Amino acid sequence: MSIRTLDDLLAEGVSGRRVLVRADLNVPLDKQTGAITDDGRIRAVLPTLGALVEAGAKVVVCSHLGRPKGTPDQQFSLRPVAGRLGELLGAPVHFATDTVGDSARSTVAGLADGQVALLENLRFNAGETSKDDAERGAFADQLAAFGDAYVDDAFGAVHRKHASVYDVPARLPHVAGRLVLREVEVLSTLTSDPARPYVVVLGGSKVSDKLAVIEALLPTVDRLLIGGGMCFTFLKAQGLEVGTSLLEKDMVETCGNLLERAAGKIMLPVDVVVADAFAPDAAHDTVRVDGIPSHRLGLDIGPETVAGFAAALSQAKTVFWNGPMGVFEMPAFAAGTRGIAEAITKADAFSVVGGGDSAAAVRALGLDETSFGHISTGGGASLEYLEGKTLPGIAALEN
Ligand SMILES: Nc1ncnc2c1ncn2[C@@H]1O[C@H](COP(=O)(O)OP(=O)(O)O)[C@@H](O)[C@H]1O
Ligand SMILES: O=C(OP(=O)(O)O)[C@H](O)COP(=O)(O)O
Repeated sequence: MSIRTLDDLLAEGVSGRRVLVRADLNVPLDKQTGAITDDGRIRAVLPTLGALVEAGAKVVVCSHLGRPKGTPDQQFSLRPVAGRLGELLGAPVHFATDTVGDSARSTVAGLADGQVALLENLRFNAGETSKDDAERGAFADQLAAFGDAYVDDAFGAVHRKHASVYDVPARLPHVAGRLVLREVEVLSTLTSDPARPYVVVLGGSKVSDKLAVIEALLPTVDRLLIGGGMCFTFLKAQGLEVGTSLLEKDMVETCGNLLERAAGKIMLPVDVVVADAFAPDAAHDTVRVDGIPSHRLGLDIGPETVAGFAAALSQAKTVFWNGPMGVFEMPAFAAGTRGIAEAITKADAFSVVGGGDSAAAVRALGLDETSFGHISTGGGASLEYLEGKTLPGIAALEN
């Protein structure tokens, strides 16, 4: 693999050059206030941005936030991120109120050496995520016009074949940023020869994305512990009633097949916390998984499940964890995630936590980040990397 790096670009000299940086600034926002609840992903790109600023580049940062549908939707605006990024860099960040329109053009044109601009959410434009090569390419042309060189530091998005990740590097001299390099370096140790037992813990809410990777991971792992919103499709496949819990109906059969083939490796919850509604103050109880009432939904794994998962984790020598075990943002449903996180830190294992929300959970629960081997900024991206898939963003850097 031959990927040019930020250091190669810096060695060429970037003073006065416009450098387009694809970052993953998809940070969690408070649903009520819109405030950033965890700035880990912003901090993670500071080494790359700081080096470019120091070298006198005109730095043009672009990112997605959330999943808007190809048109502007202010709840997904990157404006608050520009403010926080400016605070962390110690210099104002010039915010463009569109991505490739008049505001972006004038903001980029007005940058002085060593200044930073942030473009509005890439996904306000249908071209960013389009499956049509020409539509994506046309958007990539507009983005590429803002840079003389391109840096990919969006590890959390390298698994997406999106214009800013896949098509822009084909149009500009391109390098990998510091974050992308570090993530690949650590994750490659898990694919080469992980110390065993190798235990993978999966949860979270992006069920359909993650179910697809389980199949590929199964042959390489010794144990797969499944909680979070993910577990209900498996419980359903076992013929259990899951009430109004998160359920991927189309995948029930697939989950059933996975359970048949890998019953010995997969551990599912034995008890869950069910609530009347998806709300912090909803009435809730712990029930056995064969006793989920039809009108209630599971929002966390129960204490007996935590104990069982913790026992499996105590044996592990390598752990990869992606996806919270419950809706940890609400204190009533945070115990499962906390219990599993603590069990991972207690294990005598090399542990990697992957995913924006999983990393945010570690910080929100006040756990010591340094007691994990590595906290990755990408959930889906790290899973697909571990799966051995060619990641579009990495492939684009190799070309
Ligand atoms: N049982 C559940 N039902 C609904 N949502 C859940 C459940 N368990 C966890 N979640 C939610 O999953 C989200 C994180 O999912 P995901 O994006 O897949 O993780 P990551 O970003 O770490 O890859 C969190 O916001 C959490 O509230
Ligand atoms: O949050 C992200 O991924 P993750 O939840 O798998 O860590 C990335 O920003 C990618 O976002 P996407 O899954 O909407 O493409």
